[in-house]
Amino acid sequence: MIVAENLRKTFPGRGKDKTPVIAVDDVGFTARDGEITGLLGPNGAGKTTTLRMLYTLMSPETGRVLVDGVDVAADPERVRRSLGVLPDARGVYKRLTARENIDYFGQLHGMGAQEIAARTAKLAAALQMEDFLDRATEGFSQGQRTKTAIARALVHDPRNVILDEPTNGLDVMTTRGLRGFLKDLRAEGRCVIFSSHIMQEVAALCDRIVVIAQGRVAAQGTPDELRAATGEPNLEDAFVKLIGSEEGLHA
Ligand SMILES: Nc1ncnc2c1ncn2[C@@H]1O[C@H](COP(=O)(O)OP(=O)(O)OP(=O)(O)O)[C@@H](O)[C@H]1O
Repeated sequence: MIVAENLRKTFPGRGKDKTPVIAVDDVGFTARDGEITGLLGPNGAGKTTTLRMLYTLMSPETGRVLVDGVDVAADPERVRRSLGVLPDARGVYKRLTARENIDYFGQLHGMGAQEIAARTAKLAAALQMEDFLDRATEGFSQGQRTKTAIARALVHDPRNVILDEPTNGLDVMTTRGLRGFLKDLRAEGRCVIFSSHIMQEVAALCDRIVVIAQGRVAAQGTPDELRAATGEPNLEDAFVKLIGSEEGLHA
Protein backbone atom coordinates (compact mmCIF):
# COMPACT_ATOMS: atom_id res chain seq x y z
CA MET A 1 0.00 0.00 0.00
CA ILE A 2 1.22 3.48 -0.81
CA VAL A 3 0.05 6.56 1.06
CA ALA A 4 0.92 10.06 -0.14
CA GLU A 5 0.22 12.92 2.26
CA ASN A 6 0.32 16.65 1.50
CA LEU A 7 3.08 16.40 -1.09
CA ARG A 8 4.49 19.62 -2.47
CA LYS A 9 7.32 20.23 -4.92
CA THR A 10 8.49 23.50 -6.41
CA PHE A 11 11.14 24.00 -9.10
CA PRO A 12 13.10 27.25 -9.41
CA GLY A 13 12.22 29.37 -12.43
CA ARG A 14 14.73 29.10 -15.25
CA GLY A 15 15.56 31.36 -18.21
CA LYS A 16 13.93 34.79 -18.37
CA ASP A 17 10.95 33.88 -16.22
CA LYS A 18 12.25 33.40 -12.71
CA THR A 19 8.84 32.58 -11.27
CA PRO A 20 9.10 29.23 -9.47
CA VAL A 21 7.01 26.38 -10.87
CA ILE A 22 4.73 24.75 -8.33
CA ALA A 23 4.72 21.28 -9.89
CA VAL A 24 2.89 19.48 -7.08
CA ASP A 25 0.79 21.23 -4.47
CA ASP A 26 -0.73 19.42 -1.49
CA VAL A 27 -1.27 16.10 -3.24
CA GLY A 28 -2.57 13.24 -1.12
CA PHE A 29 -4.10 9.83 -1.84
CA THR A 30 -4.00 6.20 -0.82
CA ALA A 31 -3.26 3.39 -3.28
CA ARG A 32 -4.42 0.09 -1.82
CA ASP A 33 -3.19 -3.45 -2.31
CA GLY A 34 -5.15 -5.48 -4.84
CA GLU A 35 -6.23 -2.30 -6.63
CA ILE A 36 -5.06 -0.30 -9.61
CA THR A 37 -4.86 3.41 -8.86
CA GLY A 38 -4.62 5.82 -11.78
CA LEU A 39 -3.13 9.29 -11.73
CA LEU A 40 -4.96 11.06 -14.50
CA GLY A 41 -4.15 14.54 -15.70
CA PRO A 42 -3.15 16.59 -18.73
CA ASN A 43 0.46 17.25 -19.77
CA GLY A 44 2.36 19.15 -17.12
CA ALA A 45 -0.20 18.39 -14.39
CA GLY A 46 2.42 17.03 -11.99
CA LYS A 47 2.01 13.27 -12.42
CA THR A 48 5.67 12.42 -13.07
CA THR A 49 6.84 14.67 -10.24
CA THR A 50 4.37 13.01 -7.87
CA LEU A 51 5.50 9.53 -8.90
CA ARG A 52 9.16 10.50 -8.51
CA MET A 53 8.47 11.44 -4.90
CA LEU A 54 6.69 8.11 -4.36
CA TYR A 55 9.63 6.11 -5.67
CA THR A 56 12.30 8.01 -3.70
CA LEU A 57 13.92 9.83 -6.61
CA MET A 58 12.87 13.24 -5.27
CA SER A 59 12.15 14.44 -1.78
CA PRO A 60 8.99 16.41 -1.21
CA GLU A 61 9.25 19.87 0.34
CA THR A 62 6.33 19.08 2.58
CA GLY A 63 4.34 15.97 3.37
CA ARG A 64 5.41 12.36 3.36
CA VAL A 65 5.10 9.04 1.56
CA LEU A 66 4.50 5.73 3.29
CA VAL A 67 5.10 2.47 1.45
CA ASP A 68 3.67 -0.50 3.35
CA GLY A 69 3.76 1.71 6.42
CA VAL A 70 7.45 2.66 6.03
CA ASP A 71 8.26 6.36 5.72
CA VAL A 72 10.21 6.82 2.48
CA ALA A 73 12.34 9.59 3.99
CA ALA A 74 13.28 7.46 7.00
CA ASP A 75 14.24 4.24 5.20
CA PRO A 76 14.51 4.71 1.41
CA GLU A 77 16.58 1.53 0.94
CA ARG A 78 13.90 -0.66 2.46
CA VAL A 79 11.20 1.08 0.46
CA ARG A 80 13.10 0.58 -2.81
CA ARG A 81 13.22 -3.18 -2.22
CA SER A 82 9.43 -3.30 -2.09
CA LEU A 83 8.94 -1.14 -5.18
CA GLY A 84 9.01 -1.94 -8.89
CA VAL A 85 9.31 1.21 -10.98
CA LEU A 86 8.84 2.00 -14.65
CA PRO A 87 10.30 5.54 -14.82
CA ASP A 88 9.37 8.05 -17.51
CA ALA A 89 12.80 7.60 -19.09
CA ARG A 90 12.87 3.84 -19.74
CA GLY A 91 16.68 3.81 -19.95
CA VAL A 92 17.37 0.23 -21.04
CA TYR A 93 21.03 -0.62 -21.68
CA LYS A 94 21.47 -0.73 -25.45
CA ARG A 95 24.38 -3.13 -25.64
CA LEU A 96 22.66 -5.72 -23.48
CA THR A 97 19.90 -8.05 -24.59
CA ALA A 98 16.49 -7.78 -22.94
CA ARG A 99 17.34 -10.84 -20.84
CA GLU A 100 20.67 -9.34 -19.76
CA ASN A 101 18.94 -6.08 -18.78
CA ILE A 102 16.56 -8.04 -16.54
CA ASP A 103 19.35 -10.22 -15.22
CA TYR A 104 21.47 -7.21 -14.28
CA PHE A 105 18.66 -5.72 -12.18
CA GLY A 106 18.09 -9.09 -10.52
CA GLN A 107 21.76 -9.18 -9.56
CA LEU A 108 21.56 -5.65 -8.18
CA HIS A 109 18.75 -6.90 -5.95
CA GLY A 110 21.01 -9.71 -4.74
CA MET A 111 19.05 -12.48 -6.45
CA GLY A 112 20.63 -15.80 -7.42
CA ALA A 113 20.99 -16.95 -11.05
CA GLN A 114 18.29 -19.64 -10.82
CA GLU A 115 15.81 -17.31 -9.18
CA ILE A 116 16.44 -14.65 -11.86
CA ALA A 117 16.05 -17.18 -14.66
CA ALA A 118 12.74 -18.46 -13.27
CA ARG A 119 11.37 -14.97 -12.75
CA THR A 120 12.54 -13.84 -16.21
CA ALA A 121 10.76 -16.79 -17.82
CA LYS A 122 7.53 -15.90 -16.00
CA LEU A 123 7.69 -12.20 -16.86
CA ALA A 124 8.71 -12.81 -20.47
CA ALA A 125 5.71 -15.10 -20.94
CA ALA A 126 3.30 -12.68 -19.26
CA LEU A 127 4.57 -9.74 -21.30
CA GLN A 128 4.94 -11.75 -24.52
CA MET A 129 8.65 -11.03 -24.85
CA GLU A 130 9.93 -14.42 -25.94
CA ASP A 131 10.55 -13.34 -29.55
CA PHE A 132 13.01 -10.63 -28.64
CA LEU A 133 14.28 -11.68 -25.21
CA ASP A 134 17.76 -12.55 -26.46
CA ARG A 135 18.22 -9.66 -28.87
CA ALA A 136 20.33 -6.61 -27.99
CA THR A 137 17.92 -3.80 -27.11
CA GLU A 138 19.56 -1.37 -29.55
CA GLY A 139 16.95 -0.78 -32.25
CA PHE A 140 14.06 -2.09 -30.15
CA SER A 141 10.63 -0.64 -30.86
CA GLN A 142 9.08 1.52 -28.16
CA GLY A 143 6.84 -1.36 -27.05
CA GLN A 144 9.77 -3.78 -26.81
CA ARG A 145 11.75 -1.25 -24.76
CA THR A 146 8.81 -0.62 -22.45
CA LYS A 147 8.26 -4.34 -21.90
CA THR A 148 11.96 -4.84 -21.15
CA ALA A 149 11.88 -1.96 -18.66
CA ILE A 150 8.74 -3.36 -16.99
CA ALA A 151 10.18 -6.87 -16.70
CA ARG A 152 13.39 -5.42 -15.28
CA ALA A 153 11.40 -3.38 -12.74
CA LEU A 154 9.51 -6.44 -11.54
CA VAL A 155 12.31 -9.01 -11.46
CA HIS A 156 12.54 -8.91 -7.64
CA ASP A 157 8.79 -9.56 -7.29
CA PRO A 158 7.90 -6.28 -5.57
CA ARG A 159 4.63 -5.81 -3.65
CA ASN A 160 4.16 -2.31 -5.07
CA VAL A 161 4.37 -1.30 -8.71
CA ILE A 162 4.64 2.27 -10.02
CA LEU A 163 4.44 2.86 -13.76
CA ASP A 164 4.84 6.24 -15.45
CA GLU A 165 2.66 6.34 -18.59
CA PRO A 166 3.17 2.62 -19.31
CA THR A 167 1.14 2.57 -22.53
CA ASN A 168 2.70 5.70 -24.03
CA GLY A 169 3.45 5.05 -27.69
CA LEU A 170 2.22 1.44 -27.69
CA ASP A 171 -0.03 0.02 -30.38
CA VAL A 172 -3.50 -1.32 -29.63
CA MET A 173 -2.49 -4.98 -29.33
CA THR A 174 0.46 -4.26 -27.07
CA THR A 175 -1.70 -1.98 -24.95
CA ARG A 176 -4.30 -4.73 -24.58
CA GLY A 177 -1.60 -7.19 -23.53
CA LEU A 178 -0.22 -4.73 -21.01
CA ARG A 179 -3.68 -4.12 -19.55
CA GLY A 180 -4.08 -7.84 -19.01
CA PHE A 181 -0.68 -7.92 -17.33
CA LEU A 182 -1.61 -5.07 -14.95
CA LYS A 183 -4.86 -6.86 -14.07
CA ASP A 184 -2.82 -9.97 -13.22
CA LEU A 185 -0.65 -7.89 -10.88
CA ARG A 186 -3.83 -6.65 -9.20
CA ALA A 187 -5.19 -10.20 -8.91
CA GLU A 188 -1.95 -11.16 -7.15
CA GLY A 189 -2.82 -8.56 -4.52
CA ARG A 190 -0.18 -6.01 -5.45
CA CYS A 191 -0.56 -2.28 -5.17
CA VAL A 192 -0.39 -0.85 -8.70
CA ILE A 193 -0.17 2.87 -9.52
CA PHE A 194 0.13 4.22 -13.02
CA SER A 195 -0.09 7.63 -14.61
CA SER A 196 -1.78 8.57 -17.84
CA HIS A 197 -3.12 11.59 -19.63
CA ILE A 198 -5.65 9.42 -21.46
CA MET A 199 -9.03 9.13 -19.81
CA GLN A 200 -10.02 5.89 -21.59
CA GLU A 201 -6.84 4.24 -20.40
CA VAL A 202 -7.57 4.98 -16.79
CA ALA A 203 -11.28 4.21 -17.09
CA ALA A 204 -10.52 0.77 -18.55
CA LEU A 205 -8.27 -0.33 -15.72
CA CYS A 206 -8.50 1.63 -12.53
CA ASP A 207 -10.35 0.90 -9.32
CA ARG A 208 -9.59 4.40 -8.09
CA ILE A 209 -8.72 7.51 -10.04
CA VAL A 210 -6.82 10.53 -8.75
CA VAL A 211 -7.45 13.42 -11.11
CA ILE A 212 -4.54 15.88 -11.09
CA ALA A 213 -4.63 19.29 -12.69
CA GLN A 214 -2.12 22.09 -12.22
CA GLY A 215 -0.32 20.24 -9.46
CA ARG A 216 -3.39 19.67 -7.32
CA VAL A 217 -5.85 16.83 -6.80
CA ALA A 218 -8.98 18.00 -8.60
CA ALA A 219 -10.93 14.94 -7.46
CA GLN A 220 -10.42 11.33 -6.48
CA GLY A 221 -12.53 8.23 -6.10
CA THR A 222 -13.89 5.25 -7.97
CA PRO A 223 -15.17 5.92 -11.49
CA ASP A 224 -18.72 5.79 -10.04
CA GLU A 225 -17.83 8.29 -7.33
CA LEU A 226 -16.34 10.69 -9.89
CA ARG A 227 -19.46 10.44 -12.02
CA ALA A 228 -21.67 11.07 -8.97
CA ALA A 229 -19.54 13.99 -7.73
CA THR A 230 -19.75 15.80 -11.06
CA GLY A 231 -23.32 14.81 -11.87
CA GLU A 232 -22.08 13.53 -15.23
CA PRO A 233 -23.19 9.98 -16.15
CA ASN A 234 -20.33 9.74 -18.65
CA LEU A 235 -16.79 9.56 -17.22
CA GLU A 236 -15.43 11.53 -20.14
CA ASP A 237 -17.74 14.45 -19.34
CA ALA A 238 -16.90 14.11 -15.65
CA PHE A 239 -13.19 14.40 -16.46
CA VAL A 240 -13.70 17.48 -18.65
CA LYS A 241 -15.65 19.13 -15.85
CA LEU A 242 -12.99 18.28 -13.28
CA ILE A 243 -9.96 19.54 -15.17
CA GLY A 244 -11.75 22.26 -17.08
CA SER A 245 -10.43 21.22 -20.52
CA GLU A 246 -10.75 18.50 -23.13
CA GLU A 247 -7.04 17.71 -23.10
CA GLY A 248 -6.29 14.01 -22.86
CA LEU A 249 -9.63 12.75 -24.06
CA HIS A 250 -8.40 11.32 -27.29
CA ALA A 251 -6.06 8.36 -27.37
N1 LIG B 1 13.21 19.33 -13.10
C1 LIG B 1 12.32 20.29 -13.36
N2 LIG B 1 12.66 21.59 -13.42
C2 LIG B 1 11.76 22.55 -13.66
N3 LIG B 1 10.44 22.33 -13.85
C3 LIG B 1 10.02 21.05 -13.79
C4 LIG B 1 10.93 19.97 -13.56
N4 LIG B 1 10.21 18.81 -13.56
C5 LIG B 1 8.93 19.16 -13.80
N5 LIG B 1 8.81 20.50 -13.94
C6 LIG B 1 7.56 21.24 -14.19
O1 LIG B 1 6.60 20.81 -13.25
C7 LIG B 1 5.32 20.70 -13.87
C8 LIG B 1 4.80 19.28 -13.71
O2 LIG B 1 5.59 18.42 -14.54
P1 LIG B 1 5.38 16.83 -14.58
O3 LIG B 1 6.44 16.27 -15.46
O4 LIG B 1 5.29 16.30 -13.20
O5 LIG B 1 3.94 16.71 -15.27
P2 LIG B 1 3.20 15.47 -15.91
O6 LIG B 1 1.81 15.51 -15.37
O7 LIG B 1 3.96 14.22 -15.66
O8 LIG B 1 3.18 15.83 -17.45
P3 LIG B 1 3.30 14.92 -18.80
O9 LIG B 1 1.99 14.21 -18.95
O10 LIG B 1 3.50 15.98 -19.86
O11 LIG B 1 4.47 14.01 -18.63
C9 LIG B 1 5.50 21.15 -15.31
O12 LIG B 1 5.13 22.52 -15.38
C10 LIG B 1 6.98 20.96 -15.55
O13 LIG B 1 7.46 21.86 -16.53
